[in-house]
Amino acid sequence: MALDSDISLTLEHQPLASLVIDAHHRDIASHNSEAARLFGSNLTAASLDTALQSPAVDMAVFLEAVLHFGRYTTATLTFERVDGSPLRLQTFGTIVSDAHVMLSFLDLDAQEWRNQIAEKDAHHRAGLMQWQNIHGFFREMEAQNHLILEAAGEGIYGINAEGKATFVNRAAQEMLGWNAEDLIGRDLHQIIHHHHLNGEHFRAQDCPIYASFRRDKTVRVDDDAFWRKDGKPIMVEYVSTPIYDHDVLAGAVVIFRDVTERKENEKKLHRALEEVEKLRFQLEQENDFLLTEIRNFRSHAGIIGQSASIRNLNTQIDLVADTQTNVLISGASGTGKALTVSAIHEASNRRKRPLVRVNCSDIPTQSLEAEMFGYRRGAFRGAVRDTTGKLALANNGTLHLDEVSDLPKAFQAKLIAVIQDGAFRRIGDAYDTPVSLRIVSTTARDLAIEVRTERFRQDLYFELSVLPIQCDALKDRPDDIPFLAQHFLDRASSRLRVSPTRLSKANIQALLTYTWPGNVRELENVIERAAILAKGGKLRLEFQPGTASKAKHSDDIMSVSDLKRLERDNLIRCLRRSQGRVSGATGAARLLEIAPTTVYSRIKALCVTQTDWSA
Ligand SMILES: Nc1ncnc2c1ncn2[C@@H]1O[C@H](COP(=O)(O)OP(=O)(O)OP(=O)(O)O)[C@@H](O)[C@H]1O
Repeated sequence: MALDSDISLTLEHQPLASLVIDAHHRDIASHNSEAARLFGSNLTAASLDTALQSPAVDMAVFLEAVLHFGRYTTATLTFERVDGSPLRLQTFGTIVSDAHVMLSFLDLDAQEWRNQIAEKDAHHRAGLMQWQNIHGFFREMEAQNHLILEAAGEGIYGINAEGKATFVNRAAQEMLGWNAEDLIGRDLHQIIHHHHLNGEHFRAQDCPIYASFRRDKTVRVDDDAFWRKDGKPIMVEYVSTPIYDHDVLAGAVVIFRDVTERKENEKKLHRALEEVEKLRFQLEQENDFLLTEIRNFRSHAGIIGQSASIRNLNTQIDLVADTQTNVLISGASGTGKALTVSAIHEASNRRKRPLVRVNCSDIPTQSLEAEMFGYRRGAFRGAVRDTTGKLALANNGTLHLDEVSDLPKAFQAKLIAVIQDGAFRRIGDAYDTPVSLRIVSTTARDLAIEVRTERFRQDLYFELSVLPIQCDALKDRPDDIPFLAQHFLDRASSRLRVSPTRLSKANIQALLTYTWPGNVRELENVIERAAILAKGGKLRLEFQPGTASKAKHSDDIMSVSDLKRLERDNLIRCLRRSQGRVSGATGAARLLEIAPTTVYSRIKALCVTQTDWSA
């Protein structure tokens, strides 16, 4: 049967060796040139069986399968070329018409060879690409290394085996003030490393950078100097590393850092630490000294002054505070007796209990007992309720008998009994109440004289004056005046809410030339008055007239009018103290130790009126 021309055309365009056979007789109806090339002859009019090596039945089975499925493939059929060489083929069969089947052959050996070539080719191309990548990588790395060298904060330079500069990075140029062109090819030691900082010549043979070549090891130096182009040194720390080119020493790379500022700061810090150490030592010494001073001189609360007298007072307070014994404090008015009593109480182990003050010259004799012992309701006329006396209030605390010399003699006897029995009886009670008293008495009078003149019981005197303390007159301790005055001024400024003022030299001089008959109290008043009048401005000190400097020294002469003024001032103070009373235990006559009639005549003679003493 003639072959359709379309089939012939399709056959020719087949990329594989192909031929069309009569499906029943297996005669080759047509073939393409590839098939002729594969089998090695013009196959037209030949039978496929000539090339077929497999049993004919295998081919028959294959063709049956093609006819049955329309297309089929196998690699089991074996063929050979015309020249007898074997062919390993994959055979594809397709029905192309009712009677014809097209067979196409894939040369498996040729295919394998092609695959190998392709694989080699791919390998080759991949290798080539890799090589190109590596090449690019190294080029890039070199460029990057260059950039890194340039961008590095450290100065980096290279020298060859003769010590000549081979490269100098930007940081090194900036630190040294030289351009790379100035340095490349030149002996760097002679340019930047020629002298030590102390001016000594730096011999190249001693240079650690060259030594790093010789000893073939990295050398680190952290305290050296490089010299700038402008002749100034910079402090550097550096590392010199020998480098090799194919096992041959090529030179060294030096990486350095400008540490001038750091070294300067280190020096400053060192100096500061030395200074601190010196100060610390000094402070320790001062501290030791102050501690010794404090141990020797511990000032009690509120007691100002640094005179020997005040130091002694503080020591005495220390000594007596924790004892249970009675204390007698003597001193002129305003010398700080009451303050001393408070200090003793505060420093004693009775401080948590009350400090009860009884002004012995203030309480009328008839009510003294009731005041001191207390009374039961109905104990006497007017005793409308139970009343606790001062002794009970002061139990376990401190009883301050102020102006103790004014204590009526009758009561003195009762007080002796209380002290000796450690108990008292409240008026109206049928029993005694135990009491633990610590009596601190104060007196402006000389109690010994009072005893001699029998105004004061000797046994009570002994009981009360177990530990005597003397508060000295302010004029006898002038060292304290500036401290006290400044203290009162500060206190007044703070009360008046004005900014604190410092006493001028003139103020202090004026204070020191005054005799202070009223002692610290007077100083306190003078300063407070001045502070009020100054209202934060200039301080004007006003003393009691007639008492300034003139009377300071005992051999100074006073005029009669001065004396009169003094006498008048004294009388006014006295009346002020006695609140105008002339006679009686608390009267001015008693204070002046003259008869009340004499007081009256002095008041008249010196023209003293109530306005004077009540002002
Ligand atoms: N060393 C001192 N430091 C600070 N203030 C003092 C000192 N001495 C006395 N004063 C102050 O002076 C004033 C008078 O002191 P204080 O009342 O203690 O004296 P006094 O001797 O008891 O007087 P008087 O006998 O008249 O009662 C008080 O305000 C007191 O605080």
